[in-house]
Amino acid sequence: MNILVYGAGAIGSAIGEKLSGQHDVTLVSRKPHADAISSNGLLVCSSKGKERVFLKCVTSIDGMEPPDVIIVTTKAYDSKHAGDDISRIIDDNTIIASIQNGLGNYEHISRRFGRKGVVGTTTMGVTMTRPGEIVLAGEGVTSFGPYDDAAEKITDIFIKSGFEARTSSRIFSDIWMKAIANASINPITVISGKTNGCILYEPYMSLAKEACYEAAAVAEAEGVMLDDPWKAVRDIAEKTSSNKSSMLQDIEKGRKTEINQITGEIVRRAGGIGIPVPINSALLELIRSMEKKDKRL
Ligand SMILES: NC(=O)C1=CN([C@@H]2O[C@H](COP(=O)(O)OP(=O)(O)OC[C@H]3O[C@@H](n4cnc5c(N)ncnc54)[C@H](OP(=O)(O)O)[C@@H]3O)[C@@H](O)[C@H]2O)C=CC1
Ligand SMILES: CC(C)(CO)C(=O)C(=O)O
Repeated sequence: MNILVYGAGAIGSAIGEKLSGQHDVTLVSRKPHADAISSNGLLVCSSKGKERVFLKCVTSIDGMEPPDVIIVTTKAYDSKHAGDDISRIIDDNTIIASIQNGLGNYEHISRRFGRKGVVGTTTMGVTMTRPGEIVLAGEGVTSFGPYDDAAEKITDIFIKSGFEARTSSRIFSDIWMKAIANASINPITVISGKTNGCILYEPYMSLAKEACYEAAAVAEAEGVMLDDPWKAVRDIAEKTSSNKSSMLQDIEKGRKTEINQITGEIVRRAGGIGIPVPINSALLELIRSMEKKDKRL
């Protein structure tokens, strides 16, 4: 199968590398990463050791034939551009799947392409340490939905390539739950400068809990069922307690964060339905002002 991974940084390179064992995979990346992979292959570092894998990696999709599958792994703030760009090369048979954090990717990527659109979420943990090099921290589970032929096909491709993957009948709950976890953990790690485990203790726990319950109220008002959101957030913080959140890593590197697609979307949706979210509104403004202070952004 011909598979294109669009926006291959950390997660996209890891996914593309694993799929390349069974499929004809092309990564679409920025030039430094594409040059490094084209010259020396992708160096994959994990607890199993280091492996160099040779993959096709390009910087543009101009002139490409329609692939069988496109997996979008850009940051959520690039989803709209990604959707516009890939729409130039797809045909009726191309399946398009987004594997990103945040809310709104479904609208930009999956719903936009109708029955060929699939939305996904993953608990994998990957860091790009330099162009051409990634570190796998955890294998994780990847879920796809809504439950239909396209989602089942993508799930099957992932399982046969060695991923732990499933088609979820509750994909919107899964995506919301990840967004709630990100909204409850990530901004607090940025403000405190601490790893994810900080939200398990005061003075951060009460703040994280409030952020969680506010966000969950918005999800529930949208008709999304959640089991025990604070328990889910706590479990994620426990499992990743020594990790630096992606938002803290972004701020430390002077990169734009996904705050607008996580907390910003929660606050925007809350406003639309009249749900008060003072803690999330404050966290949103604090992170935005920290981003602005960094002149590189
Ligand atoms: N890394 C992880 O462990 C996990 C990540 N996620 C989610 O997955 C998504 C991707 O994360 P991650 O891989 O870490 O992010 P990265 O920033 O490492 O990867 C995205 C890459 O896409 C590139 N890109 C964006 N637009 C284009 C384009 N038009 N052409 C070519 N390249 C492009 C970016 O370049 P540039 O930066 O120059 O714009 C960047 O290198 C996010 O939503 C994240 O929250 C979810 C679970 C775990
Ligand atoms: C789950 C968590 C918090 C793990 O670090 C994450 O998704 C992130 O850092 O963005």
